Amino acid sequence: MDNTKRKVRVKVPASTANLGPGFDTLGMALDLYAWIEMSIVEETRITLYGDQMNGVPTDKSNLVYEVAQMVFKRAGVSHPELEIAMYSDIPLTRGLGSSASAIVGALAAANGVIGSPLSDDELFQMATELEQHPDNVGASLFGGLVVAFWDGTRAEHIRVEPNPQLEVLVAIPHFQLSTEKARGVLPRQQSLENAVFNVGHSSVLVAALCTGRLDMIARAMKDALHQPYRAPLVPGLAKILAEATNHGALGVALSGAGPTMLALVDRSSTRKAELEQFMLGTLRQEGIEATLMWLNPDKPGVQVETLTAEDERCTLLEIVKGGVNA
Ligand SMILES: Nc1ncnc2c1ncn2[C@@H]1O[C@H](COP(=O)(O)OP(=O)(O)O)[C@@H](O)[C@H]1O
Ligand SMILES: N[C@@H](CCOP(=O)(O)O)C(=O)O
Repeated sequence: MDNTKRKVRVKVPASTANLGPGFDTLGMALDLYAWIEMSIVEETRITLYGDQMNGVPTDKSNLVYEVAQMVFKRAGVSHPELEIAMYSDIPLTRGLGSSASAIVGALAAANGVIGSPLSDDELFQMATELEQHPDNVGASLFGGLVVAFWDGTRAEHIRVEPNPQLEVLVAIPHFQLSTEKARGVLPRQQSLENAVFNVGHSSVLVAALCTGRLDMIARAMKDALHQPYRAPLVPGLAKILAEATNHGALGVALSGAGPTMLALVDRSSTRKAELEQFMLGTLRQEGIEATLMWLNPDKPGVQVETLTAEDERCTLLEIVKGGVNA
């Protein structure tokens, strides 16, 4: 098909990175989504829908437009003018991987528009380079639980099917914390003791998640490399990390760079209301309002649908109007 006749719609999941000890190496996709539609046109037009897009530029400085151009360059084609429409339920700058979802969504959409010349691995390498860590982008791209590393040149990953008993409670504070700021407070040097602590905990966490040892999650989700340094940026975090497992959580962590906090919960738990009250109550004591959301791990990762440029069967706007589960 001629590239100029193709239109793609991409559905890309949010993600939670680190899961405590897996700093820059563990990511899990969540069933909270952003959608991007893209096609090649005569003159660029970027339309954003929904409250989560406030402040995102609509000119060629838009991240999705810029990333699309990188895909075209890599594929050796030139398509400077794009029609892009975007809608997202993923809150910006809260530790739920909005930037990774935008990068992965843009890579997948642009690749789809030109007939998918780049492999998933090439997209993963590009996404990691752009995000500078593979955890969120790996999860948004491949879905499920992604265990990954990046040596600055190549990223490697293994995708693990999420345990069906796992449900996720996120507490999203009503303030933003950029990943850049939350990385800026981390010490450049760490002790061997902290490194050994995290290697051990992260390894046992992955083994527990792979083998269904949900009883081990609480102890394995401890971290010494980033959460202690980020706690002063998120009032209530220290208490939530210390006590959420006494209120029904299987394990608890800062989601990504924060400020969102995440509890893993057994789907059959009878203590969900207690956990909700504990998390909200702890944040309120610190003067922080937050939104709670119950989420599930997303399994497929980014999904690309190819339409024809004239296809009006179902526009992004209709998806938006029809609710978020389209
Ligand atoms: N859909 C989008 N389109 C363009 N830019 C986006 C989009 N989503 C996120 N971003 C960019 O990513 C930034 C947030 O990234 P970051 O600080 O890493 O937080 P997060 O934890 O949400 O990924 C936003 O301020 C914005 O610049
Ligand atoms: N490993 C990164 C993850 C950042 O995730 P985000 O969702 O906050 O962008 C880190 O901890 O800095």
